[in-house]
Amino acid sequence: MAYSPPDPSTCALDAFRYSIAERVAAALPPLTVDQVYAGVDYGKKGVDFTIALPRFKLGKVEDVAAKVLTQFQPDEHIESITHDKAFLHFQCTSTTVIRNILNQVHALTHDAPSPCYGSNASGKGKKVIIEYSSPNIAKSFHVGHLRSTIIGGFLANLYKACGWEVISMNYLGDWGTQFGLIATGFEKYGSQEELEKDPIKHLFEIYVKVNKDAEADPEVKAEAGRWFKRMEDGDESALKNWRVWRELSVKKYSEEYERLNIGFDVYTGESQVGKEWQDKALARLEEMGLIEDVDGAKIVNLEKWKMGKAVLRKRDGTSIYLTRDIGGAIERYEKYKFDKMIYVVSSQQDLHLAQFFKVLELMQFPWAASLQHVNYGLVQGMSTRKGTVVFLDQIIKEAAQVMHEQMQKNEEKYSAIEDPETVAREIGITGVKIQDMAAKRINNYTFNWDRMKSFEGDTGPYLQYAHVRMSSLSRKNPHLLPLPPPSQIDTTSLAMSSHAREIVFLLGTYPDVVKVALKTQEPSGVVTYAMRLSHAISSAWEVLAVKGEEDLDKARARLWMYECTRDVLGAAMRLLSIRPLERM
Ligand SMILES: NC(=[NH2+])NCCC[C@H](N)C(=O)O
Repeated sequence: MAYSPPDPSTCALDAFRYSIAERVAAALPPLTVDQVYAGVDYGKKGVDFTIALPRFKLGKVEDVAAKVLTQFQPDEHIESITHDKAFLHFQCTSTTVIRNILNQVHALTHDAPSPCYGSNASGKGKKVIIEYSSPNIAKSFHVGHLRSTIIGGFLANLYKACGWEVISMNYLGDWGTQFGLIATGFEKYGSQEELEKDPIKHLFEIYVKVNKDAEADPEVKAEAGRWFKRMEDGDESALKNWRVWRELSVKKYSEEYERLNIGFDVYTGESQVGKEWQDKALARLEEMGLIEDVDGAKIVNLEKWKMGKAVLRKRDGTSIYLTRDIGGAIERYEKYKFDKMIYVVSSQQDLHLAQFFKVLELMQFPWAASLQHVNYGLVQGMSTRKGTVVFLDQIIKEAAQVMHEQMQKNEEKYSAIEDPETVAREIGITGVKIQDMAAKRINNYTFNWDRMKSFEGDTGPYLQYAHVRMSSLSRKNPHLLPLPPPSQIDTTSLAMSSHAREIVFLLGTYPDVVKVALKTQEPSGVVTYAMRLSHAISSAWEVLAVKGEEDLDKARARLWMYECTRDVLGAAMRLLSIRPLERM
């Protein structure tokens, strides 16, 4: 784990780690508490914490271990130490673990201005721009865009949870020769009515048709080129329709993002990038002798850095994707003065991102070093029963339908659900997201509807089910309510149960799960954590029953633990942009 200074006010387990560090440092001069603290890791298989002694380079591990062991006295933080080869293993004192962690989860969830258990302030005062989703208007919204949306939505939540000021940005593909093509096609195939009904679909249809025309007839292509040139020159008559398309598309997209529980602070796009910085970039690179002129087209030579050659400006003077990214980054810096900017884009564009980061570096912008490409692999096999997926709303609808059919198989449960359509859609979306975030970003994966809809295994429905189950406890046990304040809940019975201890210790590790995710920028660790927690609950459910427990003190303590667990599971799900359900 990355070293971060102890902060027991946001992570109760830090106090235990610190206590280990203090006693080990006291036994092993000249080690300092900080040096030891950085070496206290989580243990494996039922061990709370472990230290690998060789890291301190103090000589024979047996002798070193013996020094620590002879001085050991159990206290409220540490119950026991064992020595195993190069390792020292530590067990925390159960009663204190249970008390401190549950108190903290409770306080930071219910007594804070807004629930913040798991959050930290490491990014305080810093600003990050996170660009994600960024579909192309009039082209298909493919699964790659969905991945960018899901991973980007997660990163935005994650940075906020770590105290950063986040500006989330959608950089639409709303500019380029294809808009000349669509404008040409719109005169022939366009319908105002269809456009208003479903702008994304209609523009795509036109695009497909006019593309065919252009393949057959070079004049169509030439006409499109001339049209786009007029757009670039700011000719209002050429821009009028385009403005409407853009606006309608953004509106439709925002509705769909809302359904996904993912949002943006800023909708920008390739069309919004000013010419000025694109020109300056070109001039600067020419000065540096990096530009070649090929028949009037400007090409930057990055072969020295094994990044090939790339066109920066076409023969007719119009800009392209790469130039706009260069100009766009400069403008964003001018406007926001970010400390960091992240682009969530498929690994298929690794070269493109590397090229434009390189150009900015060559232009000697000091902030070029703070740009980061968060990439991800391909998704295979995401088609609906009607065929290949072209639009985002098809994915959402299919996920909802698949889930709805699955739920209908259990008639009794189904009939008890108040609003099955909404529930099905939420679980369906959860299923899609979990499948997407379960493995390392860079891996390709094959999407599988059967797995997505299953309530068994590490799936979205399984997570939602775990959350619902815990949420239903208080509804089903009104005789235990209201729960007394934490200080009056007797947790002795929990401290004696290995199930309870495992669950509560897991709750205690959540703040570290968040920190590690920030370091790796990977959602998979959070998914794994949510699954582990859900599994721990499943195994405890019968042993630590609430309903039917006659000892009311015990029953209350258990209920409190499940509520805290529900809160933490809910926090992890929200971090993943999932809306946790209360009923299903
Ligand atoms: N700044 C960027 N280049 N972001 C990625 C944009 C993705 C692009 N619109 C595409 O669909 O391929």
